[in-house]
Amino acid sequence: MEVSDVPAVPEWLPGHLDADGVESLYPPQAAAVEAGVTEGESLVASIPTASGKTLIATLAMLSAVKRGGKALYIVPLRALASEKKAEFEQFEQYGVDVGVSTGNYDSDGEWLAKKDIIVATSEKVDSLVRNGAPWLAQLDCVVADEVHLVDDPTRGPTLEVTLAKLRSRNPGLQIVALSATIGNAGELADWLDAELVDSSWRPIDLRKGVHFGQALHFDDGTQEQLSVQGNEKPTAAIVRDTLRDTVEDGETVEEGGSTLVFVNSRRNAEAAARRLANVVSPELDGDELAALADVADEIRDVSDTETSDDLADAVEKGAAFHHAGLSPDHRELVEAAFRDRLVKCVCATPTLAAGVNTPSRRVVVRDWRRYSGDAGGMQPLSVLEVHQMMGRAGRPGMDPYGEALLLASSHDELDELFERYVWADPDPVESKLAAEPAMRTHLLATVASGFADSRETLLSFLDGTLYAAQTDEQGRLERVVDDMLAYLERNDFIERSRDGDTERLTATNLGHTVSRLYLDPMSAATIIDGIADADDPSALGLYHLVSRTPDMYQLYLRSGEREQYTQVAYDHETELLGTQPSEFEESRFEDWLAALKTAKLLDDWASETDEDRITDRYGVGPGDIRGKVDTAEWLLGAAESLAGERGFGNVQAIREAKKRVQYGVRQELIDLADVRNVGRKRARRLYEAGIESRDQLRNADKSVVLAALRGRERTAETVLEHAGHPNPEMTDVTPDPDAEPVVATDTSGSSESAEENDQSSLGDF
Ligand SMILES: Nc1ncnc2c1ncn2[C@@H]1O[C@H](COP(=O)(O)OP(=O)(O)OP(=O)(O)O)[C@@H](O)[C@H]1O
Repeated sequence: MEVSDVPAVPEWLPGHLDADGVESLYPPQAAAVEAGVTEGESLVASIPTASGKTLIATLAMLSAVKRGGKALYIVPLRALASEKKAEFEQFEQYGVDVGVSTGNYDSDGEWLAKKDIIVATSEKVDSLVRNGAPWLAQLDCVVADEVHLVDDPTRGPTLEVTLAKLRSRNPGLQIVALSATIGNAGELADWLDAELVDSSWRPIDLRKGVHFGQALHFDDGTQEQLSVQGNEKPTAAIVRDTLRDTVEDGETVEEGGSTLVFVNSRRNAEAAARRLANVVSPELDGDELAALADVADEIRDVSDTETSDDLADAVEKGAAFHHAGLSPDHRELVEAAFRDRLVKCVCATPTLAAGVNTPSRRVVVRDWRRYSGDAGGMQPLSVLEVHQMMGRAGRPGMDPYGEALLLASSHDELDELFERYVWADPDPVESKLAAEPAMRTHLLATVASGFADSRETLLSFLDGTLYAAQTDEQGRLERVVDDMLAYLERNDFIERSRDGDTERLTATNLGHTVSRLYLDPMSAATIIDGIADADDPSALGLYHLVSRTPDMYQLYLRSGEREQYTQVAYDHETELLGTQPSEFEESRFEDWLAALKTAKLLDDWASETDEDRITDRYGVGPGDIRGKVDTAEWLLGAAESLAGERGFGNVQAIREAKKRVQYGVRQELIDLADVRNVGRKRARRLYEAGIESRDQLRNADKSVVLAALRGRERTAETVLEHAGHPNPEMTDVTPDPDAEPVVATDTSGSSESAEENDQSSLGDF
């Protein structure tokens, strides 16, 4: 189908797409148009990675905008929100206004009411629903990207409930759900009353196979010898082979073929990148090495940590690692250098497979098992995950086809990998809504935001979820709902009253606050229990308390650390809040100590300890510190609201602990660091120059400020202006690119499930 034949889209769109190299639609895109996606029909598109799902969404959203409507694009990762916004901003020249919603969970994002297309994570949309954002009622089209993630135990229920709420509020709403190839796309389409496009078409062929011995065994029955023979490890041999020019059907494949290697832990990603850098570097020419040296310099500039240096060292030689412990700037630099074909090999944890656009000539899935504490030991990855990784192979327009390989070390394993992954049908996705943490959170939110006011209306709301569509066992849902309602009532989040024959459910003030703050009710109960009798809590005590909640992803204790943190617990016994589990309750005590380790990390950060010392001490990456800090800031802000709500006298102490973690400063610097554009390092310099508070800054001599800020004229003016200085001689207040970042409180970008293993493919959501 030609782009100009697509009905109901803006007149300017065919010309725009044509100029962008899109003349005709890919077959699944054409099928989506035929199914009515540009005419308001709901659609589930279950198609492989990189086969043009975004254009399907774009066609739907722009046709809604043409009809005078408003569209919402729900992304699974915060990093993707900015990527998608940047992508849709190309339409602003035609008057389409695009906004991205991140930031605080307790606002209704009023300014978004004016936007035509809004991009947000599912957590953010859920919080907007809870905060009663009025503009949600004006939505015409909602796109759910990576909808197969409803299957994810931690985040899936939020996406599922959010879609159900948006649909229940706005019955005519068009839902466009984009999914990887899954086993039960029809079931999703039934749930959403949507048309279905279920296709395995790809713009570039994908050969899947297994490496064994010196040969690649492919799914079409063929075998290929690697050009490099010898004693090299399989991954090294494949990377070297990919780098060499090859001739396919008489046509030379573009030089510098790239390889994406998926491994199961951060440490493995770093170690593999180090080793493979030595394979790649001899193949590079002078220009490439010079360009890579520039990228390495940029990486070193991002932060002063060992991770930053290690990454730069690998990048200098043409390889890189990529995992959720990297800071967003590191990740962007690696992804860009890989797309520009400067970096030839990236060793990644599965986070990179989740939607980031990094095609590569070959993909190697080196590890197909991953450590899982819960399930006990090494567990195989799901078919969906492995297929998502494999789908990254093949750069359209550059390679004749992509190749994706697993590695076998024996004949038996060769057969097993073919059975388990290469030939395997995609998995079906299953709702995880019946899990307790999800239920208690979403039930409270559903009652608090007025979607249901009785047990019956709650059950009937839940009837619109995928869980209800998938389960035959109505009794189980009712049981979980009853248990959770009892929990919510016991903790004073909801109350029951009689209205004639009907029992009414209402959220208490506390329940409303908890729902608006976007807290798991259990986190709120833990926090209230901890702060209720704490007249003057210490920062460490508060960091430990919030680290114990289910909303904080804790660090794990490593061997030997149990003794170490038991000692820390004794040393700080009087500061720790709430009830301490007995040392004989093995796993509860271990969790409690792990929370103490997390609290110590936060306390170090809030005592101005250098980032690289923290990464060293706790075995984490700079991205983890940022993640923990963001989450702690959010939870302490919530604790502050809860203390206010309950009339406790410790609001000020909580606020100070929050500010200290927010800026990473000692008590005495809070006031200064709080001035916009100051932050951690500058506050320290100002303090050392004798300016100790915002007041003093307001009246300070500009020359002293300038000297403390190392002569940075523009920064000084901005800082003075924000401190309320009567005469800052403002000339330009554009934010200083050198400024330390202000921590945002949208934690959807911050959660990290494991220290050593990126346990879910989400990593950074
Ligand atoms: N009809 C088309 N003609 C030419 N190029 C296209 C067409 N549709 C999409 N593309 C290009 O194909 C590439 C992959 O598309 P896109 O990123 O939309 O895939 P996707 O299915 O969303 O991938 P993912 O699985 O990563 O979400 C993009 O560079 C896009 O510009």
